[in-house]
Amino acid sequence: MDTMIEARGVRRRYGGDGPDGFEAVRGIDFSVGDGEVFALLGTNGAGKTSTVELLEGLATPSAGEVRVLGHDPFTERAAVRPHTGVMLQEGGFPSDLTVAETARMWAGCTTGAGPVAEVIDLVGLGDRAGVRVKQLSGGERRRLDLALALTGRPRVLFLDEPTTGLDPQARQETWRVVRQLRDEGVTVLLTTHYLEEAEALCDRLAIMSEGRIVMSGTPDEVMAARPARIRFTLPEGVDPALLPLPERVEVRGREAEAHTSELQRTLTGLLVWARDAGVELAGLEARAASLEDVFLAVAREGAR
Ligand SMILES: Nc1ncnc2c1ncn2[C@@H]1O[C@H](COP(=O)(O)OP(=O)(O)OP(=O)(O)O)[C@@H](O)[C@H]1O
Repeated sequence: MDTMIEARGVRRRYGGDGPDGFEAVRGIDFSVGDGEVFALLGTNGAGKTSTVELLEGLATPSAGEVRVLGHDPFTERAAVRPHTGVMLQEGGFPSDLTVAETARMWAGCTTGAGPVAEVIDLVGLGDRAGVRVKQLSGGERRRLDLALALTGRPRVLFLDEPTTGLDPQARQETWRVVRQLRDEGVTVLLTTHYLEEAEALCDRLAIMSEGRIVMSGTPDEVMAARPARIRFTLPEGVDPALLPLPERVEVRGREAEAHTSELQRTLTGLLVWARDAGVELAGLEARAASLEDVFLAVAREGAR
C-alpha cells in the first residue's frame, strides 16, 4: 500500500526556544496508507490540531519531517495542495453569499474543481443551495465546510473535528459521506473527540496525550491492549481471595470487579468454579474494553 501521509519524529514548538516557549507536539511518528481512514484522538490540548496543521502545510515542524503524497506540504505546496482537501475547525465565509455562491466562489479558486451542485448534494445541502450562509444552522455550516473541502476532488482529505456541534442525524450524514469517499479511494485523516466516530469510521487510529502518541493501531488492536472487565455479586460466604481470577478482585459492598487480558479463559475458569462450588454468580457481566475505556485510561495516565 502506498503511503499518502507520513510524520517522522515530528515536533512543534510555539513561542521560540526560550522558557516561554511551549512544545505542543513532542516527537510523533505515524503513516497513513492509500485509501485509509485514520483518526487522531486525544484530550483537549493533546496536540491534534497542531499536528494536522503541519500536514496541511500551514506551518513547518520545529524538528522531524512530514510528507503528504511524498512531498513536504509546506515547501512543496504547489505539488500537494491541488490534491488535498482541508476542513479546518472553524471555516469562515462571507455571510451574505448563498450556499451555491460560496461553493462557486471556492470552486473558482480551486484546481480541478468538480461541479458545484455535486458537492452540495453530496453533503446533503441540495435543498439549501439558495440560502444565505448567515441563515444556516451551525451544523449546516459545518457541512458547507465539508463541501468546500471536497471541491477539488482531493486524494487526501484532512478533517479537523468534522462533526463537532452536529446533531446525531447530521453526524450520521457526515459519516455516510466519509464512508462514500473511502469507498472511492480517498485517504482521510480526521481528528475527533467522539470515540464512536473513530470506531465507526476509521481503519486505524492514534491516541495523543501531551504531544505524544501513546497508542496506535486498528480499533480492535487498541481495545485489546486494555484488560476486559468481569463483574458479579459476590456469593454469600465466599472469600474473594479464593476465586480463580488472575488479578486481585475489587469488592465494594457485595459487588466484585476483576480485570483480565484473557477474557474467555478467565470467564470459563470462573464459571466452572461456580458450578463446582454450587454457587450462583448473580448479575454476572463480562465485556471487552471499549475504545472509551482505553481513552479514559490514557487521559488518566497521561503520556507517562
Ligand atoms: N499558537 C499557539 N501558541 C502557543 N500555544 C499554542 C498555540 N496553539 C496551540 N497551543 C497549545 O498547544 C497545545 C496543543 O494544542 P492543539 O490545538 O494542537 O490541541 P488539540 O489536541 O487539537 O486540542 P483540542 O481537542 O482542544 O482542539 C495546547 O496546550 C495549546 O494551548
